[in-house]
Amino acid sequence: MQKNIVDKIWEKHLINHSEGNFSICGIDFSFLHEVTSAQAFQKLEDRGIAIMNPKQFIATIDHSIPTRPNRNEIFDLAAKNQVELLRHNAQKHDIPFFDFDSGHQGIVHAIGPELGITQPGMTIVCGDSHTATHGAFGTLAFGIGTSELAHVLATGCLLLKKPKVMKVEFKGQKEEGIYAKDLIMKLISTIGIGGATGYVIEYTGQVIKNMSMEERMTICNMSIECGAKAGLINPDQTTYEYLKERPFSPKIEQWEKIISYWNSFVSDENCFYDKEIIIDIFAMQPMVTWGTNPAQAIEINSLIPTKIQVSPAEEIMYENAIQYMQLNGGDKIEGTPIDWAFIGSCTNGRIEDLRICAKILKDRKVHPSVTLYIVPASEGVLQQAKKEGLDFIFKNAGADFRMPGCSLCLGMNDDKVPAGKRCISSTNRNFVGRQGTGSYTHLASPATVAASSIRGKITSPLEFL
Ligand SMILES: CC(C)[C@H](C(=O)O)[C@@H](O)C(=O)O
Ligand code: SF4
Repeated sequence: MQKNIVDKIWEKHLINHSEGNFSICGIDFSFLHEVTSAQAFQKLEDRGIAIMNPKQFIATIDHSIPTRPNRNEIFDLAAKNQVELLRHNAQKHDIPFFDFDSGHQGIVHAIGPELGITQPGMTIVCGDSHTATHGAFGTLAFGIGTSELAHVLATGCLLLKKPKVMKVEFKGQKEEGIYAKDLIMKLISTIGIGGATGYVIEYTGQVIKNMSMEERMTICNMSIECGAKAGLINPDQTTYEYLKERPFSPKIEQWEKIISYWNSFVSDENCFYDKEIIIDIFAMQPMVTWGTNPAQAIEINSLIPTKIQVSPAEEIMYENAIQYMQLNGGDKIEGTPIDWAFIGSCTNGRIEDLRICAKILKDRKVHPSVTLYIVPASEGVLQQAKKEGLDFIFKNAGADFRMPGCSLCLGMNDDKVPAGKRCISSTNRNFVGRQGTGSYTHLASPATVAASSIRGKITSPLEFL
């Protein structure tokens, strides 16, 4: 029987199959961050259980930490405790911990791939919904809760039901100025926030094949925003090139052998999918959200929907969103004045994102009424950006180039968009108050964020390219 990549990874990791029920599955690797790991460690402590294999874990700090230069000093007591507790737990259990200035500190979903930990055919978990990012490597990766994390720490296994698989293909040509972020936003706005609930998405087709690993990560990262458990892409030459000679990658002497192993996970031709969706990207424009969930997004040259355009089931959600965002149905989204702009996060804080922004910001200035934060996803990205002189371009443009972390992606650390201020952001969630109580968020690609920060209003990047 022809099998898709999920069938193949599932079979490889199945320890005990239980028809129609939860099966026991092996988990190859888990990432830990300061927000969701403490209770899991505590559970083990309470029951006197040791960690089964500390080598299957790494830990880092990203959500609660400051992004100012002297970030080691954390003034917020709760954040300080979270960081210290993870540092302590990692040390106690012999788990590698990527601390400030270790060279590898950063957002968990950025450092896993950078270090070469994320590899095809693996199962990866983390107490974080955007674990789907790792799917770009042909990895079955998903977020779990804290009690599940305790299971994984203790046993290296999880109870899981085999997910259904949805095939998504982007048809057409990705034009200049249109990025992976625009494509995934288009999918989410087409199928809605629950459109992929109960499924893992496999992204296929030539448009995906042509993408770099960083673009693929952006796509997989946001799978969760349309309800999918995970998103993944078949590994190919681009994947293998990316993984070559990274710290945790297999040694180059084993390369041929490992590639043939990785290739064994690629979906068979004509394999079965529970559902198939095609997204037409012909002549599409950059995407931007107008509302308070990632599906409330439109092409930048179109009008904010009016009430009569939404289905009866969505009317209340529409009303709440438009009211909160202080916008009017029927108005243009392009030209909406903004106060803040943010480039960063596990969706769009990698080096290619920073290069795109630098290209747009070079020899230009951020609008005087706009605060632009550029926050690299990891220390690796920061170092690379400095090596390429991007930091100078950002500083000359008047942007604030900061230290790595989740930063303005969520108001859980010192970085916050003030109440009543409007921010265009390269992140993945525009929920009410996500970037700070009373703030307004518009999601877009890094290029659209950079272009908007120059004009002081929502602006298409096409005019800068
Ligand atoms: C804090 C964490 C649990 C959360 C998540 O799971 O996604 C965060 O990363 C987010 O993006 O909202
Ligand atoms: S960058 Fe944002 S989405 Fe990613 S892990 Fe951090 S808070 Fe979550």
